[in-house]
Amino acid sequence: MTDHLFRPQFTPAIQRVLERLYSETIEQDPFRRAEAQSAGLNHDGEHEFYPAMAGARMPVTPEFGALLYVLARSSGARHIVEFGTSFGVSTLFLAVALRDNGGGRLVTTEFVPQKAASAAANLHEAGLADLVDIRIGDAMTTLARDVPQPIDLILLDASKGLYLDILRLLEPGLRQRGLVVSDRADLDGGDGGRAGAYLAYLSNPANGYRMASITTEALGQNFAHDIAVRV
Ligand SMILES: C[S@@+](CC[C@H](N)C(=O)[O-])C[C@H]1O[C@@H](n2cnc3c(N)ncnc32)[C@H](O)[C@@H]1O
Repeated sequence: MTDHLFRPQFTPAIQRVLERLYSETIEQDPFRRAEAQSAGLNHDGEHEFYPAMAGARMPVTPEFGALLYVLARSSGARHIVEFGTSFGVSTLFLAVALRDNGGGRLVTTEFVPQKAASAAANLHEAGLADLVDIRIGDAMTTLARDVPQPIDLILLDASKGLYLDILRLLEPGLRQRGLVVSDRADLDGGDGGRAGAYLAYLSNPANGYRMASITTEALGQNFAHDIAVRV
């Protein structure tokens, strides 16, 4: 079912978990989105959107996931921090990169406990659980302590309105030539334009980053991604 979306490049166990999660996304997310929309919640920029989508997979696109793997491999990442675990698809792509880099630590965070538990089970099934520390709670609290340093790669894939705050929280530990990667920062609908402020911050050379913006496509939708390197 997901052959057209995802080119196999990992071990059979990892491949199996990714394929299952993408298949479940195709089957289940449209219903979750319809439920959220009927409650007046339309996209990730809106307050209360994520609680309404508590059962939804919401993974990174397969192409962006593969890119995350390549970015983490090519930067030799050993320490990764992720905002937004959900069921753990991006976490899987990043954890396998750590494994292939010779080991490391990935701290990720999720405020829906059932999602965090599912992500933990998925990582266990893929044989990657030993590399990942899943913290349950709001990212501004869970990522405020004991993150592995120096940070090689930060992935922001959750509430758009917090992207700049989370970046500023983690920035002191981010190494030179470390990467800041984010998903869908273009969606800043109900959050007062804070994701816009995040993009403006990264694109101002005075703040010490150089950025590339790309789009991937899945299931007929476009997804924006921004990738910045600290210089
Ligand atoms: C788009 S999904 C993440 C998808 C995941 N990266 C993947 O590829 O499977 C965003 C997740 O972040 C969680 N989240 C949103 N805001 C959060 C916050 N402030 N603290 C912790 N988790 C949050 C949501 O519950 C949701 O599961």
